[in-house]
This record gives sequence, C-alpha cells and structure tokens, in this order.
Amino acid sequence: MTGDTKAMLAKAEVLIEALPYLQRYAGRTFVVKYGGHAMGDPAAARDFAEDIVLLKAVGINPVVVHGGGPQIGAMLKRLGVESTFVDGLRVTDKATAEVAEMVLSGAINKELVGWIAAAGGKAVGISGKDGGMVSAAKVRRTAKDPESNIEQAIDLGFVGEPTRVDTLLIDTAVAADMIPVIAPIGAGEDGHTYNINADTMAGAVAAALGAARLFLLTDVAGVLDKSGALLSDLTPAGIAALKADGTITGGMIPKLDTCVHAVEAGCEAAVVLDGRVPHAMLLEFFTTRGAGTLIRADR
Ligand SMILES: Nc1ncnc2c1ncn2[C@@H]1O[C@H](COP(=O)(O)OP(=O)(O)O)[C@@H](O)[C@H]1O
Ligand SMILES: CC(=O)N[C@@H](CCC(=O)OP(=O)(O)O)C(=O)O
Repeated sequence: MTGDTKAMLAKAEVLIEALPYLQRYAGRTFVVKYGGHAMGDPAAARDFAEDIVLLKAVGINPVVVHGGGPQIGAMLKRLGVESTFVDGLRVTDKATAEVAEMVLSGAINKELVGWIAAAGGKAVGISGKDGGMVSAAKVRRTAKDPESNIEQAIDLGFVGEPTRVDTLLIDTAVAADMIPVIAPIGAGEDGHTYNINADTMAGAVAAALGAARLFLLTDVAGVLDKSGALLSDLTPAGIAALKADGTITGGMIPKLDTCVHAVEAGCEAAVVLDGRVPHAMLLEFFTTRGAGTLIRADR
C-alpha cells in the first residue's frame, strides 16, 4: 500500500468511526456554550464556526449560547465604569446592564452570526428577550457579615436567572434550517433587562429543549482530579463529593452546578471540554476516545 492510499484509508476510518454517532444523534439538539475567552482568537473562532456548521450539515441541530465576559469588561473600562464580581457574577447596575446588552446582543452576537455565515451556515442572532424566550428573576445572594457574623443580603443589581424558557422561537428557527445564536440577556417580569451568566443560560436552554448534549467550552481539558488528571465521567453524586473535598473550586463550581441542573432537568448529558483545542467538539463527539468530562444523571 502506498503512503497516499494509507492516508486516504485513515481518513475513511475517521468517517466510519463517526457513523454510529451520526445515526444516533441525527435530528437531536446540541446546546453549545461558547465563552468570551475563546472568542479572542480568530483562528479558534473560525474552527468553532466550522464545527457548528458541520454538525448542522450532518443533521444535528446546534443551538449556540455565547458569553462575552472579557469583552463587556473591556467596554466598561473604555467607558470608565468599574466592575466587580460576587461568586463569579458581575454586579450589574443600570449602566452596566446597558453595556452588557450592547456588547452581548449587539457586537458579539452579530460577530458569531458572521463567522457561521462565513463557514457556510445560516444563523439567526437573538437574545433571551426575543419572542419572550427567557424570563428572568433577580438573583438573590447572601453573605455573612465578618463583624456581626449575621447572614446579609448582597445586591447584585440586574443579575438574573432564567425562571422560564419558551422554546418557540428556537424551534421556529430550527424548523427553518437556521442555527440559533443566543445572547445571555433576559427580560424580567418587572420589565427590567437582566444580565445572565452564559453557562447558566446555556443550561436552562438545554434543559428546556431536552438536548442530547450540553457542551461547555472552557480553558481547561475538563474536570481535573487533585493530581491534575482528567476525570472523563462524572455524575451529580460524584460532583457533590468533589465539591465537598475541595477538588472543584472557583469558576468550575457554577459550571458544574449548571451541568447537574441540566442533566437532572431533561438534558441527556453535559460535557465540559477545552475550547482552546481546535475542533474539540468534533473530537469529543465523533470519536470513541472522546475528550473532556462527560456528566450524566445518577441512575
Ligand atoms: N477540579 C477542577 N478541574 C478543572 N478546572 C478547575 C477545577 N477547579 C477549579 N477549576 C478552575 O475552573 C476554571 C474554569 O472556570 P471559568 O474560569 O469560570 O471558565 P470560563 O471563563 O470558560 O467560563 C478553570 O480554568 C480552573 O481554573
Ligand atoms: C451575570 C454575569 O456575570 N453575566 C456575564 C455574562 C457574560 C458571560 O457569562 O460571559 P463568559 O461566559 O464569557 O464569562 C457577565 O456580565 O460577564
């Protein structure tokens, strides 16, 4: 066999390896959360858009929920507005909410729609406000006052959490063969605009759609144990244990809480994977080796 023939066969084997996954998931929905950190690199953005268009081309319905934390931060800095975080959530006053909506629903949402178009797909950019898709309620947080040791309310301003997701607009876009691209902004029943953490938004959308997969693309290989080794499979009970023994900390806590909520509310499985790896999603999904950490509900 010549080198050329071997290379061709290897390509055919990759396609054949994907066959059972294609058969199993054709017509199903994948919700993909694309974070703001990953967007800084144009090559990675192009790869991401290609992956999304490829999923659509093989009969899977991708629904993209995007972040934009670093981009909101940069715009606030340009405007001279200070930004602070509590438990990974941006404290959002009226001015910050306006900037968050402008950056998320305006700049980033349309940029992503453009990348998908450049990769040959048709995307429709919307926010949770459109079509009454995502209703939000104000997030309530408390913390112990260090002096009195009394639990006190912390006001995060217009930070919301989804209370109801109406999937009609998403279903309509998918039925028209479009790829929905969703900004994490919601409308409160009080008439205010709410800034929603993008992981939380993606989890709520995945649960409402009964998605086959929720992909959370981040900047680590997946969930790591204390020695730094990748944990390839987890359940809510396993996650609770890792939280209790301090293996999971920082930004990984809300991310995994989102996964637990999504798999317990109707999403088949959630995957935390490395968005810095080119075509990470395709490698995870279409190969038997997988990548990242797969989270399924406890049986
Ligand atoms: N056990 C763990 N495994 C992997 N990452 C962890 C773990 N515990 C904490 N982390 C931290 O969580 C981070 C991912 O969360 P975050 O920074 O909020 O991601 P993103 O900005 O992509 O939403 C990782 O970069 C890592 O620093
Ligand atoms: C309430 C809250 O914190 N909202 C986030 C929304 C964007 C986001 O979550 O973006 P990443 O996924 O890129 O971090 C924010 O204002 O930064």
